[in-house]
Amino acid sequence: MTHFYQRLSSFARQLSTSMLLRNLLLFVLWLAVWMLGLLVEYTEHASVWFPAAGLTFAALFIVGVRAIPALLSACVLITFWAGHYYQLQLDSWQLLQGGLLFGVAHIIPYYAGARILRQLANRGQFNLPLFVIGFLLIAALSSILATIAVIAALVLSAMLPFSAISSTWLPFWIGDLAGVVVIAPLFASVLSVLYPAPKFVLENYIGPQQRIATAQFKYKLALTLSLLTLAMLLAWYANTPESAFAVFFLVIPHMWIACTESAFFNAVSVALSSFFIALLVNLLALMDYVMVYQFAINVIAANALFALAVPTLTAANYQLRLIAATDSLTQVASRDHLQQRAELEISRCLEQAQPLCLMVFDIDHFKQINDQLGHSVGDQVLQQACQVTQHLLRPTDVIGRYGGDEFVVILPNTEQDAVVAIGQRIIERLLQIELADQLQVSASFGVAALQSGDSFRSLFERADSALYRAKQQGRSQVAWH
Ligand SMILES: Nc1nc2c(ncn2[C@@H]2O[C@H](COP(=O)(O)OP(=O)(O)OP(=O)(O)O)[C@@H](O)[C@H]2O)c(=O)[nH]1
Repeated sequence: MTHFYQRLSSFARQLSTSMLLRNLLLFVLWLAVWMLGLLVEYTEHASVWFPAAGLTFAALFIVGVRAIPALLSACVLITFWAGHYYQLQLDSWQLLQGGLLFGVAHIIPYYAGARILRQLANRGQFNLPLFVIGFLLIAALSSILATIAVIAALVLSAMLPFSAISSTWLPFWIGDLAGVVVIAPLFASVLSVLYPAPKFVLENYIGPQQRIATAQFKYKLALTLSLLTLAMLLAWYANTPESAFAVFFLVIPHMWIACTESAFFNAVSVALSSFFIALLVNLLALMDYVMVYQFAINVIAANALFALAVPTLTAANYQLRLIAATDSLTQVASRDHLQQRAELEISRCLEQAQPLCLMVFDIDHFKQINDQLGHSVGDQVLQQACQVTQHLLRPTDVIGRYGGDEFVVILPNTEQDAVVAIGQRIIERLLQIELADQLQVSASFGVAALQSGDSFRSLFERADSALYRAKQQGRSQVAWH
C-alpha cells in the first residue's frame, strides 16, 4: 500500500504541472464513479448509494470552483448516455439542456456545502470533532438540496415523470447522502495528493502520513466483509424484513477499525463495505429491504467518521480534567482536587488503621517579598517552594495549594515525627534560596496526625491551629497538634 502511494504521489507530481490533465482525470474519474453507482441501481434514477455525489463534494471541497468545468462536462455527457440507456424520447438539444440543468442542480448545492465546510476548516484552530459533525450536517443538508434541485431538473427536462417525485425523493436523498458520507472523505484524501496545498491542515488527518495501514488491517477488513456477507446472506435466507437489520451490527467492526487504523484506511474500509452492501443488495435481490441497507450505509459511515473524533475528544476531556485538578502557577494539586484526594486517603487510612498526617505551611512575610521584589518574584518563590517540597515527598503524598501562599500536604502511612522532620528539611532548603535585598524565604508549618472520627475539615483545623502557633512563636519552624 505504501509503495502504491509512493507511485501515486510521483504520478500526482507529474500531473500537478498540467491543470488540463488534472481536470481530464477528474472528468474520467467522475464518469467511472457514476457508473459504479449504476452498477448497484435498483430502480431508475435511484441506486442504493450515489458515489458520484461524494466525488462532486470532495472535488469542490479540495479543488473549489476550478473543478466545475470537469464536473459540469461529466454531468452533460452522462445525461446523453442516460438518454440512450433509458431510451428517452429526447433529441440532442433537449439532452444538452437537460444535462446542463442537471449539472447546475447537482453542483450548486454541493458547492455551497463544500464552501461552508472549507470555511469551518479554516476557522482558527482546526477542531476535528466539530469538523466531523459539521461535515455530517452539511452532507445531509446539501444532499437534500441537491435531491430537490436535481429532481426538479429531471422533471423539467422530461427525464422523470412528475408522478414519480413522491416515490423517488427519499431513496434519491438517502442514496446521495450515502455517496457523500462514504465517498467524500476517501476522495478528499486522494484529491489532496493530486491538488496539493489546500489552505487548511487536512493533511494532518487524512494526509500521506495517515496512509499507513497496520499489518492487521487486511485481516480486520476481511473479517468485516465476511461478517457483512454473512449478515446479508442471513437476510436473503430468512427473507423477513427484521433479518435485514442484522447489517447494523457492522457498526462494531467499523468502530474497531476507526479506533485502531488511520483515518485514510477508515475511509477505505467504509467505502468497501458500502460498495459490498450495495452490490449484495443487487446480487441477492434484496430490493424489498433496500431502505434498511441505505440507512445502514449512512449509519456505519457516520459512526466510523465520528469515531475519528473520539481520540481528540478523549484527549480534550483529559486535558480539561488535568486543568481542573492542577494549580496553574505552581502545578501542584488545586484546592478541590487536594480535598478530594485527602478525603479518599483519610477514609482509606481510617479503615485500614494506618497513620496519616496533614501538614499545612505558609510562606513567612510573603507580602514583604511581593512588595519589595515584585509579584513575579513572589510567584517564583511560590513555585520554588513547591518544587523543594515535592522533592522531599514520596509519590504517594499529595501537595496542593490551599490559597495564596498557603499549601497543604497529605502524607498517608506516615507518623507525625517523620512529617515534622520533613517540615524542618523543607525549611532548611527554603533558606538556601537566594533573593535580592537580603530577603530570605522561610515558611511556618503546622502538622496534625489522623485520629479516629476525623474528617478533612477537623484534621485541617488542627494543623492550621498548629501553623498559627508556629507563626506566633517566631515563624520558620514546625509546630504540631
Ligand atoms: N506573587 C503572588 N502573591 C500572592 C499570590 N497569592 C497571594 N499573594 C499574596 O500573598 C500575600 C499573603 O500574605 P499573608 O499570608 O496574609 O501574610 P504574609 O506577608 O505572608 O505574613 P505571614 O503569613 O504572617 O508570615 C498577600 O500579599 C497576597 O497578595 C500569588 O499567586 N502570587
